[in-house]
Amino acid sequence: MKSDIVSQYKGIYIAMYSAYDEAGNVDKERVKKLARYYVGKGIKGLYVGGSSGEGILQNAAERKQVLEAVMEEVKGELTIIVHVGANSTRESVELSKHAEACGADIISAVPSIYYRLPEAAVETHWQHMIDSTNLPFIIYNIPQTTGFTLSTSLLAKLAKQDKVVGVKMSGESTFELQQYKETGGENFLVFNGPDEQFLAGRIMGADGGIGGTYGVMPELFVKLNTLFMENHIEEAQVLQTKINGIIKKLLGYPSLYGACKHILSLRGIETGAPRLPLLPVRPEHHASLAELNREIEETVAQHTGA
Ligand SMILES: CC(=O)N[C@@H]([C@@H](O)[C@H](O)[C@H](O)CO)[C@@H](O)CC(=O)C(=O)O
Repeated sequence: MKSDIVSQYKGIYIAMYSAYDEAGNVDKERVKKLARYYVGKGIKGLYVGGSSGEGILQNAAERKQVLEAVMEEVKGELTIIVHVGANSTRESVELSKHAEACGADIISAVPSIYYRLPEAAVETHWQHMIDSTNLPFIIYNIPQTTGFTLSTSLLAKLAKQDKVVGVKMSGESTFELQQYKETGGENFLVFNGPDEQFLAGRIMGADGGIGGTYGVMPELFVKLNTLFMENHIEEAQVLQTKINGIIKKLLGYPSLYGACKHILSLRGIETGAPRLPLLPVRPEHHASLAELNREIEETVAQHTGA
């Protein structure tokens, strides 16, 4: 399975937001509209139900609804990676099997959270998911939220299996990212997680990126990736700096997801508010978000001509 894994799956993946109706229930039609919005933007695929997708705030039935809507809308047009991690191994396995039944391309998971688990427990948790389907598996390392840092020794052990094809590295250390790439080897995918460090992550060996802020500016990350591949590093650095100015503003709202969802609504893509305890933006934020949306559109126009 691993022979051409990098060329098959490398690229830009939007960590997709979930879409709810006004009462806060998953709205499949809104999910479909959001997924459709991303087709044709040059991305490789979508990462569904991850941090940005609030999978961890949804029950299993809701997570299935979101994935089903995505698959009904864009199956075959975009590569779909599904975050199936839940606190219990049992539910994670249930979601893994559902992802396979839906025709998703890859499954991925964080460790179980809340309990401070030893490495052997996290390994067992992931292994049950890996064994439950024939799909490739991507380890999701996000130590700042889970409290668990993937060690290179555990990675080396897991990566011996054909089905374990990569790591989504959302930790901030590009040194660790490089170590994961070296440990996994040539035919092992490493995705950059921190959007602010996309270019740095690529330089240190990442094969692409998976990010939440891509959802409001996919064109800029696709362009940044192209600039890197074509070795236009100075121009790439200029663009990353502009992107970071935008991200810094997005991070200044009550929640990042609330801000991004509001920006999408300004483009006619309604996704509802983020789910509590993630806070929505308030009416007093609307004017500055409209201004930020204009800034994104101008940056896209400047750098892509679109
Ligand atoms: C810690 C965190 O949430 N990191 C995000 C970034 O996209 C992040 O939102 C961005 O870099 C802004 O800080 C992603 O790595 C997470 C992600 O891809 C996901 O939604 O699963």
